[in-house]
Amino acid sequence: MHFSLISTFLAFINRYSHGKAQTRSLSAAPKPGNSLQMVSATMAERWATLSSTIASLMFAWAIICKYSPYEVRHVIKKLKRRLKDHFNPYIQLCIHEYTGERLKRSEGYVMVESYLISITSKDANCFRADLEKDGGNLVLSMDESQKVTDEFEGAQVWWGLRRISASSRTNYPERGERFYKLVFNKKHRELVTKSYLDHVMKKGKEIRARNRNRKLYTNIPGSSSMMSSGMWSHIVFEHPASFETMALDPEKKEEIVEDLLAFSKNKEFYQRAGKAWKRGYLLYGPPGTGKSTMVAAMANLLNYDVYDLDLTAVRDNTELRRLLIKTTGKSVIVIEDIDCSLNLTGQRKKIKDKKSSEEDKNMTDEPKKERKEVPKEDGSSRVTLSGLLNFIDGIWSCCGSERVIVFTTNYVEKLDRALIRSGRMDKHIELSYCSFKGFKVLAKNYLNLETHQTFDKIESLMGETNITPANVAENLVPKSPRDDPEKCLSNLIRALEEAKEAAEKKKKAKEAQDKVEAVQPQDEEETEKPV
Ligand SMILES: Nc1ncnc2c1ncn2[C@@H]1O[C@H](COP(=O)(O)OP(=O)(O)OP(=O)(O)O)[C@@H](O)[C@H]1O
Ligand SMILES: [Mg+2]
Repeated sequence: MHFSLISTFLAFINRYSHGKAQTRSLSAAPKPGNSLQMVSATMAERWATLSSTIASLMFAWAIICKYSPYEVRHVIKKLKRRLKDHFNPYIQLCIHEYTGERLKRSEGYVMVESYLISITSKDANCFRADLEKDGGNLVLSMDESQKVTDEFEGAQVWWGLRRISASSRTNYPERGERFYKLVFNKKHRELVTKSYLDHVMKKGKEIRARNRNRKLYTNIPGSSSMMSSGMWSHIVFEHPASFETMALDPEKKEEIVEDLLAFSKNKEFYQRAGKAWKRGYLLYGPPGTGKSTMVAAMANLLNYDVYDLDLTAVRDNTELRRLLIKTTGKSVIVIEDIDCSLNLTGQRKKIKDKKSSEEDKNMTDEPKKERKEVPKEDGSSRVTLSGLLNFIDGIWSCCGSERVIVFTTNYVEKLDRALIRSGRMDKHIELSYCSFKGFKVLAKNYLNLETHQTFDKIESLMGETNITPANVAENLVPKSPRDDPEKCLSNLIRALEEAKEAAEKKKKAKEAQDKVEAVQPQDEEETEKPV
């Protein structure tokens, strides 16, 4: 087809030139001294002969290509490619977005993406704009089908962002994979492959660290569509929590901070010890004691992203694996309320069926499992404990590095032993009711008070009853512009007194019930005695 078009075109030129030549020879007979006209007539004839020859060759070529056997065509194709390569002075280099069958985003691609931010604005005329870290300026990056030029030590290179046509990837027909194409002259091969690419990676890393907004990811429910299954969606992570603002005993706080910092700096140790570079934390305690707040504080301390994994939205272990492989390094992967998210053991199920009502009643706040939906057994979520453990410290645990895995629960005693055995979750942290030291941190954060005449009373009340940090915080928040620190502290004292009264009432009621229960068996025994 290609060749036939060219040959038609050449035939046209041929005919046109002949026509011109003939007209010229008829209308303007050569006169002596009119040499210019003679030369142009000869040129036209030469052109005509040349184009006619090329047209014939092309035609012959097209016939050969179409009707020759496959082997001949194959050889011709190969020769053609070689010829083209020989005369093409440029080299192309492609950096694809995904590696390993789309399981993981390529680090190289991410670095190139960041690097190109620094040079895109000079050349391209179509951009993608994202907000910089802390919502500052807009960061411009290259959009698809754009081309930018870069220069390195005198060598010019060209970058382009392309997409493989969707049909050529049969496994993922919905989306064509993107890739960066780098084009450079053959004579710069050494320079580009050795020095320039290193320079791109280094610069890209720097720019990424500077501009990157930390992200809070959550998994898209597996059932929504095949395309989104095993995918994360994200927003910018901007939680203000920090260890300084957490109401915790200072010694405990210091211990956790040190542990986290040691982990993040210990890459060599993990490599030497042959361990995957990850650390597991189990945070347990009553509702409102700061488990979720601590997850945010951990991420802020280490400057990590957060992956909030909702296990009830994961269809099965395969999807779980796909999700976890996609998590990046320098991240906190959190599974909140692990006891509610996963049907861990048959034993747990039985406990749940019985409702474990006594224990629930003893909690000051409404227990989590009453509030959260438990995965149905009809197959809506078929993630198993072994599927989860396999990722925590099984063969898949080595995928990715520098990751903190956090489980939170209100009921540590109900978790499967396998999940919390030593070595699996490296650190178990109990978050409990607010201590006076914890209260002082909150008073400083919320009211900017380090001391006050009411503090003694608050300390003695805190020794007599339990109150969660969430409850203390709630009372210290001014409810109207007229609320001064005095008002907030008196609100807290009232809340503490009410909590104390409620606890005393509960205690009395329990004692009364215990007495009744202690009497009842005797009565029953008496009634059973034979007359
Ligand atoms: N230790 C704490 N230090 C500072 N603030 C806290 C602390 N604990 C709770 N809070 C406050 O209470 C609110 C609720 O706390 P958070 O959600 O972290 O509790 P939680 O333990 O995760 O509860 P749940 O078990 O119900 O998920 C937080 O927004 C925070 O303001
Ligand atoms: Mg929580």
